[in-house]
Amino acid sequence: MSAGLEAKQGEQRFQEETGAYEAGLAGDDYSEQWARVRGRLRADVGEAAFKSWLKPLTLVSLREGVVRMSVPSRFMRDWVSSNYADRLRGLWMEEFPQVRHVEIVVQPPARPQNPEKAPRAAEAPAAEAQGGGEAPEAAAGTRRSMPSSGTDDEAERCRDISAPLDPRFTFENFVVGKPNELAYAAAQRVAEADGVPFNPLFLYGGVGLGKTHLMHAIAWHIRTRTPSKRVIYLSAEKFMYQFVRALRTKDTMAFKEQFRSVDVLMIDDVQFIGGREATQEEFFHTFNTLVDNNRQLIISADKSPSDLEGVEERMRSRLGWGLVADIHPTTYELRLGILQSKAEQLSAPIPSKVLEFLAHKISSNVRELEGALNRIVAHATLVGRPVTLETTQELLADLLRASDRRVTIEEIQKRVAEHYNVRVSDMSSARRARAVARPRQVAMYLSKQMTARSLPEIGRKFGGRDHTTVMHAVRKVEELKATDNGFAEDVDMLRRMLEG
Ligand SMILES: Nc1ncnc2c1ncn2[C@@H]1O[C@H](COP(=O)(O)OP(=O)(O)OP(=O)(O)O)[C@@H](O)[C@H]1O
Repeated sequence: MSAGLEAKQGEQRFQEETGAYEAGLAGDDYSEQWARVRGRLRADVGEAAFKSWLKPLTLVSLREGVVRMSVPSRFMRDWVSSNYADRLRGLWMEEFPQVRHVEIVVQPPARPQNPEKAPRAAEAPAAEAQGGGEAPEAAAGTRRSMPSSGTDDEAERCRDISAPLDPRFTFENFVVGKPNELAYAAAQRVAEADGVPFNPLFLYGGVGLGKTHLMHAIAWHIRTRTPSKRVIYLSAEKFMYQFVRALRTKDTMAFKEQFRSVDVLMIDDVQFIGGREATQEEFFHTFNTLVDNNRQLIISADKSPSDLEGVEERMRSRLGWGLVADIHPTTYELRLGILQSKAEQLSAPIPSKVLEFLAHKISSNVRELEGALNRIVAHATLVGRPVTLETTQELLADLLRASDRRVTIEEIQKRVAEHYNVRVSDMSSARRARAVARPRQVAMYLSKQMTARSLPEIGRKFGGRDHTTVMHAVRKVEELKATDNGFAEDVDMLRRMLEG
């Protein structure tokens, strides 16, 4: 059947459905048309934006000139509605001229994406259908509801204690991709919940991957939605500083009070309290009091709770009680998505070749990626010439050289451990379980390939192992690479990430 004929028949069905007739799910009926709309949309907006925002769109129904589509979260609904609704309407009108309006509604995915780790986190906050109002908060399971906060004065006081929030660090400005989707969903869940969905929410990941951004986004969201909530956001260093100051001025009671009466306490970069016993002790008490009173805690660190160095065991274990969500190193697609979004925010017309080049070359972290983009945009604005690949290469020569630098064995161990979700300490431990032995072999292999270290030197860095063990690891990884494509891709990807 020709596409034109199909469209005609579809149109007929559509016409029949207009009027009082209520169509049911139309996804099946109009799947051909929907596929065409999707295809054109994809070509229009580019692969990265499509993946970030439009891929999750599902066709719900077509009736009375209204095309209803769903997305898995409110945030996406807002974004898609404000950025793509017109385009969507235009495309649907090409299929059915009667379409007058496109409506985006929220429908959480049927299955959580990571049921083991986050029973509910991967789901969108609350189901919400047009006209149906808010779905009950039942999705979060049993939770005591937290009394919504104190007075506006108290909330104001918390704002004063809190470190300033960066206005750019909102959910709207956060680009979601595979490496950060769990952390993002969890952050949104916490921000939108009336109760305490998991306590604490522990976000961790390498430098410059968006932990602070997500924490600020939560704080912004809560402050906007419920201004009377007492929210404090502080870096662990600031927390420590305030504590030490309170000790000096003998005003520890006031210190305790101000933290223990908050609704939401966020402590960023908690690895900095490692080794500071008195601060840890205080933090531990604050933590327990807040958890006992069902107040939300959100913690970030560069390592998982169990890998935090210099932190007492009881504290590490408590930090892991709630939901631990990691942010993985960026993928090429995510980097490209972030660059596109930032370039859009800067209203800077950057050729896609340049963005692709940057996404390919600068893989260390998002901060560096942003820095590079800002540099070329600033230059282009100053000299009044459009950005080209050549000028980009010239301008960023130092950065690109730096990312070509040789990596260290420690970096390899850290990156590999992160990738396979094992502890860095397991790189040198005696554990022989496959789950840690294989990543260790990969790290040894990469150390051999990417550094000038000898086999015995590498062995020493992996818990004093013999050079024959390293040799065996190198052979084993080569063997596996030759027989297992997935494994080979993994190792090559790790290598590319380490090369920057
Ligand atoms: N997914 C993302 N979308 C948009 N911007 C991002 C994303 N991830 C990171 N960024 C940006 O990258 C920069 C660094 O992020 P951020 O400061 O949140 O990193 P971090 O993980 O807290 O790093 P650190 O370990 O140094 O504290 C910020 O400007 C942030 O806006």
